Amino acid sequence: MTSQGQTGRSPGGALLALDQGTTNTKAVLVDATTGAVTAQASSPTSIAFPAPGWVEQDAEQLWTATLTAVERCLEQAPEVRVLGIGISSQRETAVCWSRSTGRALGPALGWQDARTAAWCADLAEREPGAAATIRRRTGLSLDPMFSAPKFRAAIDAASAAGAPLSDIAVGTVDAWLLWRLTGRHVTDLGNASRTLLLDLPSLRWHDELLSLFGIDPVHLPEPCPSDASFGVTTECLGRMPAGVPVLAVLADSHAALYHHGCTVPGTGKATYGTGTSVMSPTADAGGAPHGIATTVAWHVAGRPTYAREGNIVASGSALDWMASTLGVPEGTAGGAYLEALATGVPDSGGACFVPAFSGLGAPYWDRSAVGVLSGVTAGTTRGQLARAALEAVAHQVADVVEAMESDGSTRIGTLHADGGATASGTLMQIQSDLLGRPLDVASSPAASALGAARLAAEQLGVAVPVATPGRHVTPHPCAVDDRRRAWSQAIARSRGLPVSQAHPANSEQTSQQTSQQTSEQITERNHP
Ligand SMILES: O=P(O)(O)OC[C@H](O)CO
Repeated sequence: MTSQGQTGRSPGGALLALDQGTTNTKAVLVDATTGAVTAQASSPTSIAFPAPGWVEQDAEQLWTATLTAVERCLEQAPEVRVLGIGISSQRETAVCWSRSTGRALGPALGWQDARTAAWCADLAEREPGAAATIRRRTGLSLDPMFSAPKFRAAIDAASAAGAPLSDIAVGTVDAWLLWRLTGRHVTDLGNASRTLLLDLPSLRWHDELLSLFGIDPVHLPEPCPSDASFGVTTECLGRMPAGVPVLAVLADSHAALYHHGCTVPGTGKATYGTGTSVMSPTADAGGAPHGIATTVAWHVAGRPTYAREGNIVASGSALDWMASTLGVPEGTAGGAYLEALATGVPDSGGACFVPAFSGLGAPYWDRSAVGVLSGVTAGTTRGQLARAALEAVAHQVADVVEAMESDGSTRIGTLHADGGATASGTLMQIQSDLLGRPLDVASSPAASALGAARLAAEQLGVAVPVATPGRHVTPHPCAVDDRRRAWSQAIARSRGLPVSQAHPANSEQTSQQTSQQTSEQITERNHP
């Protein structure tokens, strides 16, 4: 949404967009007549790593941070009338709560949480066809990142702690917020498609999937279109009276796609956050190339839009790691420090950094991969290492885009970019060079919230123009083959493979080879 204004009916008042993310909740107020952002605020959320591979958030805090962000936002516009709410939220994270008390039962299991890796491995072992069935029905891989194994673990834990089964509700973060806002146990189809339980063609929880994960559907929310009537707020929330309708719900990455106006095949975006999500709408619900997921982007005006997606596990976190390892001076932001170092050198001097902190996500899906810093010599400088970190992010995105387009059925013309790391002009230029295509970089850091606001506005008859990009980046003519080759070799080292098997196209073969190894490598085996 931009300051350009809207077309169509002008209802007056404002839309409140919420973006509940991993590190904070944002609240953005958008004028329903002009389409302009009139106020915004955020409130941080904490994250805990209580054991290796475990990532937890306090579900109650996800809610209170949302209330705080709303209050901070509305106090900037005390007279405003909120006409409706749009929600975008972090995906896959599993929340478990009591229907009778409305309180969380245990911590939220974060999307990065991999505690169920062994459980997933065991499922693949016990049911040899399970991974293929899951991939065929859901478009996803059997991986602990997704919600179903976390739901299973949360229900077991709540039940073991004494909660009656009939009282236990689970859902992704959108469902949790909707429960607290409206008292309804519902979820949007985009979020539902990240659980491993939604059958993509029928858009319903599927018995075969429920039975694989041992989940009784009685615990689950009802999947709804993204523009459904999600209910109205049941209580006064600070300055906001009760009775405000929730008009739109989208998963965060999907909301950013909507904000960019990427609604048809051939368009696409990358959201550079802790990890990076590359998404592009696709004409059908199946057939994505190896290592790439198919997901419901949204269900609007009575029909679903599907998208291909590749999730990169470490991008912003890789930049943070490199910045703190190089020693960020006090008072300087890590990103700005890396940028200043990297702009001082023309290239990485042969250094390659593969940030496989907890394995590699798309398109490799190899949880056994390890972090690698290669090509380092006695002459390697801080600037070159900073550059290698930025290149690592751009190479991973290029790997995903290449995999997404590998069957020849789609080609993204201009890649839209949003998220914190887009502040790096060096990264954006490297990205454009490696892909050999232009980038449109979002002007707002709140692309997901604005996507939810846009869909909510449309429910009021307000057609909001697509966001105007802040920057257009065009590729420099340069030789990228050597850089891509060096990166592929570093990936092979990270995966413990001969460098000849470095390219993602070889993943199928390598997954079979590595599948005979340790149980930690089971997630690789699970990606058909
Ligand atoms: O909270 P974010 O912005 O890091 O997004 C998390 C993603 O939705 C996980 O799939």
